[in-house]
Amino acid sequence: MAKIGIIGAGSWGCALAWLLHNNGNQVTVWSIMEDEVSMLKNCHEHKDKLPGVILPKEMEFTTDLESVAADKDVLVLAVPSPFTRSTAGKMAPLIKEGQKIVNVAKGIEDSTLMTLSEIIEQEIPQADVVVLSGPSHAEEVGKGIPTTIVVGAKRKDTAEYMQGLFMSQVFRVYTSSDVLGIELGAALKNVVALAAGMADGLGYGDNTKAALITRGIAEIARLGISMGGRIETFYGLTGIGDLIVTCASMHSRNRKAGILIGKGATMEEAMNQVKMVVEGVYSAKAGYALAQKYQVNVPIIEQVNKILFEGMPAAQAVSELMLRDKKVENIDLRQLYQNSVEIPW
Ligand SMILES: NC(=O)C1=CN([C@@H]2O[C@H](COP(=O)(O)OP(=O)(O)OC[C@H]3O[C@@H](n4cnc5c(N)ncnc54)[C@H](O)[C@@H]3O)[C@@H](O)[C@H]2O)C=CC1
Ligand SMILES: O=C(CO)COP(=O)(O)O
Repeated sequence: MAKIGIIGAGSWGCALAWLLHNNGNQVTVWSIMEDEVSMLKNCHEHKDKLPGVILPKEMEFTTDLESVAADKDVLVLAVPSPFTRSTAGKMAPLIKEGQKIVNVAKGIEDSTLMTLSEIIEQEIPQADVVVLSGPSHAEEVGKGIPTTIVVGAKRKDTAEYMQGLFMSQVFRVYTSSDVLGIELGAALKNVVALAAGMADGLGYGDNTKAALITRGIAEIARLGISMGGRIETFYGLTGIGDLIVTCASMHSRNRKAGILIGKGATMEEAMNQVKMVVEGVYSAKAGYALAQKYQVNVPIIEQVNKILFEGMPAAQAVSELMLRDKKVENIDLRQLYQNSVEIPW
């Protein structure tokens, strides 16, 4: 049995708390919000964000960061990406040398273009940081629906320890050493999922969805490989796998926001209606800035930026995508693949 602190009590934090408790661990959940902690203490259920998933009576909930960070074998950082830096900064003085921290959020910081594990390592240099990502909606994980996911770590022993901690009959965990590739896939798939939702909102069909998924992963892989990620990661669970689920699922907040925008809502209206975090809105800017930095062509991400931040109608963005220069399929990806990086473990 491990002692685990979950930092962040939204839908994903609560679903992972449920899973890790069922795996035989002692779990304490922290939230910055007093009312959220009161609700969890009183109801043992997150009524707003994960209704129907009953958390056990012995699970503890707190707003005291010091008590959740102390004496834990593992800390799971589950706050949305805009709060990763501030939360890690508050945690830093409480964290012992070598503390294992698992980041489960998906995003890129737009002001620095850093991934979330890079931010955590910068704020808490004494920590041993890993990432957990893949096609895994909290609503399904919280019901014990079979799910597969990947833990990414620099050290093989840490990856294998986490694999053992999270793995269950209904939650199959793979390991990978490609932390960067995992994090880029996780953040950028949300931008493409916004586009997929917009296509749904515009009333387009399955052909359009398949095109966005396939061309979307080509775009993510092109950028990710240029930055040092590995091609097999982008065509694995944390790349194409998570992109498929987010573009297709009725649970996806990014897809839901996209549908609203496709129907004519502004970005702010869509975010307000969805209520939970819409990470793609934050990662869209960062993804486009990274593409410019690495001189990579990302037409879908570019059009999503125009829709979100320049008020371009979604239908016009689709026309611009359809009428781009004529191309050979994936010729640049093939060239990048030949230069793919070595695998450390
Ligand atoms: N919900 C899902 O199915 C999955 C979510 N994720 C990722 O996990 C991360 C968290 O997402 P969710 O739990 O779904 O979000 P959510 O919208 O359900 O919950 C957000 C939670 O963040 C916390 N919070 C709010 N303001 C804060 C602040 N200023 N500082 C610190 N914490 C604050 C609160 O506990 C709040 O309930 C996101 O990056 C998301 O992409 C990853 C896989 C699955
Ligand atoms: O990352 C997710 C599933 O793997 C959750 O996606 P949404 O944030 O779009 O709901």
